[in-house]
Amino acid sequence: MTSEVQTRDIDIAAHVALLGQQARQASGLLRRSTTGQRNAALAAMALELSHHRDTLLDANARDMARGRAEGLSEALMDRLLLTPSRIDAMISGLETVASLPDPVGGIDDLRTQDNGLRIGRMRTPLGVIGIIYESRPNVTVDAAALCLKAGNAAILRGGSEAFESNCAIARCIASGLESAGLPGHAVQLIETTDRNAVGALITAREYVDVIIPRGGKSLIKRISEEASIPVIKHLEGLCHVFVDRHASLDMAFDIAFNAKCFRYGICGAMETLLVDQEIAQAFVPAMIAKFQDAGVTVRGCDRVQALAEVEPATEEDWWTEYLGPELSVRIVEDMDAAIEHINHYGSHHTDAIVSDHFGHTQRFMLEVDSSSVMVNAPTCFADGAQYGLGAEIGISTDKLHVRGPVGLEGLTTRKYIVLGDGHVRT
Ligand SMILES: NC(=O)C1=CN([C@@H]2O[C@H](COP(=O)(O)OP(=O)(O)OC[C@H]3O[C@@H](n4cnc5c(N)ncnc54)[C@H](OP(=O)(O)O)[C@@H]3O)[C@@H](O)[C@H]2O)C=CC1
Ligand SMILES: N[C@@H](CCC(=O)OP(=O)(O)O)C(=O)O
Repeated sequence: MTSEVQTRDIDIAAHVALLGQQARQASGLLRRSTTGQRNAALAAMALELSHHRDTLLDANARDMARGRAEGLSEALMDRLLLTPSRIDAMISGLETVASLPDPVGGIDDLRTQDNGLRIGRMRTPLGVIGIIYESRPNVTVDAAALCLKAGNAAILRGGSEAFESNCAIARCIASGLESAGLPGHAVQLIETTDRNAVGALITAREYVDVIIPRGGKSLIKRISEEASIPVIKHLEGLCHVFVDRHASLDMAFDIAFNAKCFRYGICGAMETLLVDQEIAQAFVPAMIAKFQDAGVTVRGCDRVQALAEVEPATEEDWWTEYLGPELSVRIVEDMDAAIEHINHYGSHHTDAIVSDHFGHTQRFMLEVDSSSVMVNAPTCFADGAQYGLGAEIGISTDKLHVRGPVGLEGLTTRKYIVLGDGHVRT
């Protein structure tokens, strides 16, 4: 989406540099803030959201109208939508983050050396985090809350379709911060939908410590090519469920259905179902009928087409994250072929096996190279709250510095602290 939703013409380089300077300054102040202050800011942000419900809903209605006019898919419209109950959920998300233990300042692994020096590791904020994410307004609140609680300043660049919603939310966040005596610049929104601002953000090395991109291939390609700042990639979720020959078929029906249909638009939704040839006859026709009854368009390999009325799946389908009511199904020779398919076509996000065979589940867990591997559970469980992290900034598909759902700890780093008593090295 372009200039029509921008609030004003701006010099992008200057705008991003100013946000960076302000964020850097705020990050210094946050390092000095207490847990109580940060929790008070979270509570104040919740109050601001609650007081400005109508403003948020009006802004969102404008975003929705533009999205509809531009032909956004149902799944993307659902992701963009704010409702009173979704605002309630954002408010309770803030309360949840406030209730979580402060990850900053704790010292672990304190050991006393032979010479009496005590050496441990203290958890500290990362500093300034730039987050680029999809058109989902609640992420603005979640990202702000988690960054703040972990003592980081944040510069947010949400999806252009959610621009007006995000601006309205950002005003509540800034007011909440200020009313708790913290700098309003601790969380800032980039005030343009121009993608050049993304380029400026990911090269603002002086001001930004880490970039977190949540998005699909185009975003990640650009980040990989242009970013000069460390990145924690939150890549697309091309997730698989593999139904092993040793699966309980009743369980497999429920898991596969839930993995696809719990919510089509989430990155943990299943996009490809793989079925062992040994149980294909017993499983595939009934499973496909269940999906088709639910309105899911199914595409299948040649062997699937021999068992059910489906569209043919092409090579392109195995690479596709539909994020909607579409699914590709492939019958594979055995578990080795399933693992090979997943490691080749998948996005290393989340993949699942349904099996009662201990050896198969062990091998699947070891050999599938994804940030979460599930056994007898659907991929849609890939979520920080579901993992007990309280909330998540997203799901890291990187291997460094954090992998899988990223909560408060993932937004911190650890430094060594060395406690002496006038020691000198000899
Ligand atoms: N691993 C995780 O935690 C998560 C992953 N995702 C993944 O994100 C995707 C979400 O869908 P979608 O909305 O299509 O995401 P997109 O990748 O299209 O958009 C995400 C953000 O990136 C921006 N962007 C995209 N391409 C570029 C580019 N070339 N240069 C600059 N900015 C760019 C978008 O800006 P603009 O608005 O201008 O398009 C938007 O702010 C899915 O693949 C989903 O799986 C989503 C949530 C969490
Ligand atoms: N992990 C979260 C959703 C992640 C997410 O925001 O995904 P997306 O719908 O792609 O924007 C969940 O399972 O609810």
